[in-house]
Amino acid sequence: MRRNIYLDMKPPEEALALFLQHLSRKGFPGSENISVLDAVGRTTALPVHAILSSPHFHTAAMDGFAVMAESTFGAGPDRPITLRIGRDAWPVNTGRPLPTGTDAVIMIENVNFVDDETFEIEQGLVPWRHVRRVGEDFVASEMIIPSRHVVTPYEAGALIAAGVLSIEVVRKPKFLFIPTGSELVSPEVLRERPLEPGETLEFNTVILSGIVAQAGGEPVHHTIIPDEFEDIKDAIRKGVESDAHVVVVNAGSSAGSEDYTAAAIGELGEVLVHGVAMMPGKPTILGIVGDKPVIGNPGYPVSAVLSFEVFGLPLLGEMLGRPRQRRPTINAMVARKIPSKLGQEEFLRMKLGKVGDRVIAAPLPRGAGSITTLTRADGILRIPSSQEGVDQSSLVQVELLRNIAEIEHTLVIIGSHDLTLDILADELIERNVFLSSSNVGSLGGLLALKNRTSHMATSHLLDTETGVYNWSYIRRYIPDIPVKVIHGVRREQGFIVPKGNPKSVKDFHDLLRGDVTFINRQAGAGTRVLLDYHLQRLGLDAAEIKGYDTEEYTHTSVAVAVLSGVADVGMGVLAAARALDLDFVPVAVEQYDFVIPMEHMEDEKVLKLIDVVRSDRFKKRVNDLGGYGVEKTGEEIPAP
Ligand SMILES: Nc1nc2c(c(=O)[nH]1)N[C@H]1C(S)=C(S)[C@@H](COP(=O)(O)OP(=O)(O)OC[C@H]3O[C@@H](n4cnc5c(N)ncnc54)[C@H](O)[C@@H]3O)O[C@H]1N2
Ligand code: MOO
Repeated sequence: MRRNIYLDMKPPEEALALFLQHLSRKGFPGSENISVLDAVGRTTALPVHAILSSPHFHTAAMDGFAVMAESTFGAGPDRPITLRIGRDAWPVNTGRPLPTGTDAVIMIENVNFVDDETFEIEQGLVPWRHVRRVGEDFVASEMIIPSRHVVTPYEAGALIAAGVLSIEVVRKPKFLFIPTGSELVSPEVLRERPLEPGETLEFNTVILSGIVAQAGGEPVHHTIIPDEFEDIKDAIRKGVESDAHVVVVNAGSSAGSEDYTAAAIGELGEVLVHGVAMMPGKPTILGIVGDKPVIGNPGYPVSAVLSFEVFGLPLLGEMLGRPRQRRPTINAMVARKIPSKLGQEEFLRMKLGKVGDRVIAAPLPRGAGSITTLTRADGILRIPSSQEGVDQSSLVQVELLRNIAEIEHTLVIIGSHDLTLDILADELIERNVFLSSSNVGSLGGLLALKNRTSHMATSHLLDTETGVYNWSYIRRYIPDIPVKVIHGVRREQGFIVPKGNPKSVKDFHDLLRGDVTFINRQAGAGTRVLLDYHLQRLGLDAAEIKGYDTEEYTHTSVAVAVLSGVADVGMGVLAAARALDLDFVPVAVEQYDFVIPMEHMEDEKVLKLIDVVRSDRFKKRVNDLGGYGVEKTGEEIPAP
């Protein structure tokens, strides 16, 4: 009955403008008086003026002797002037008041003692030399910080220096977060028992609360509300009646049979917007109940975050009276073509890295349910709704989520995926290098070298005629790029099967059985080459394998497909099987290497990587994963 179908998708900017227009100042937070000691990060409600001048007395700026400048006039190297302590000069230390009647300080280094009571100087002083005069920094009544300004640690210090002990700030806007969803359970449950199938840990609230706290608001958590219309409506009503300034209902925003948020807001007040032309974040709801704004966030974590950043943060800024915050941007070149839907602004999470003198941006997966697309992202690329994507190598502006220095210290690996890359990343951090790895398969890695979008490729491409890894592909696909090949690891490839191997898959022949569904790797993946090699060697026809055309991009996603029952078997490394507690039938040992263009061989980040790969600690950690051989790890493999 209450199922909502939203058709009217407004552009995000228009939706936000409409929302802000409808806000009532009556629902805004007032101000409060707080100690300057607690003021960092708070927003001033009024301008703050100095009560004292600084300094508030004439102060010696150097250690030495206070004098009347006049008494030093005319001194020179061949015309020294003699001064007597206690009559013409008085000892002072930096920060101490100048004795009455003096107006300059001679630095102790510049006096030549004649005896205990007299000294000579060879240089005259102008009045106020080495003196910090009253009010030099600021004078009483001067404005130290304006209103609507976020107090920095520097300013808190300046305020104290100005004799200001407390200031009037805007009260923190209180955001009440109401998580809804019958499938959700509080993380605390994990302390008591394991999760049941169908239960989802509630974690959007912790993210949104953190964002609000960082931006100067006060988050409040509501307990989880099941998908019951009356319960949700009741929680919103109570929230609006509470001292919260904003109510945020998380999830239930879309078109599902239990998505009640919009209807509940509509019955209590007015829904201004339901559906915005952005992705993720499309089903966002913006409404007003009484004097209070109510936001209905989409449930998917990434959608919830991006929607909140586009609508919740500007609202918070408006309540604090702050100008709109924008993230710094960086110009980058996109590593590959990115399609995007016309009519929707798309927010892509990007990996960034500096290769040579260009910043390269590669998109992370788009799934709005995968929170790691945000944790791994270095930046966000917004593709405007008027654009059908961006072409490979085009220049774009990326909003930064990390600082530029970190991005400049990022080593970019594009190629084949292996779990040892995680160990590599962990070891590199200690050497102040961040690792960005994109999994596009071995061949994709070589092509990235050709496009100069990475520092190195990871590859395990077997030449089925010679048994030699990588070199024949390097010669064929990147003949013009001189490279070195550094051996990574030997690893066991095998069949990843469910626990107990219910279909008893033992060898390649079993893949052709009618009761077996396979999950493949993408064309160009080394694992796929290995599979094809063995099929060909045994005279088996790939067309007879059910699922041969279903592709995944990493060992882990192959393992996930097996775990979830999508497939009975896939090919991958032992570590991927182990990670998900699946069984493994070894079928081959292969070689996984780093292909590094000569032009990057002197790059400090590359040298550090080689250093890690050759270290005993790295080899031990890899060995502990199981299924790997590290006898020749780190050795250079010359071209045959
Ligand atoms: N038929 C259609 N279905 C969907 C559409 C659509 O247009 N037509 N839109 C999709 C889009 S886009 C999004 S985004 C989601 C939004 O759905 P809801 O806001 O209704 O959210 P739920 O379905 O309740 O949850 C989605 C997903 O997120 C998980 N979730 C929810 N809250 C939390 C939380 N607090 N912490 C962690 N995870 C949470 C929830 O368990 C679901 O897995 O709708 C699509 N569907
Ligand atoms: O808006 Mo949904 O967020 O596109 O995934």
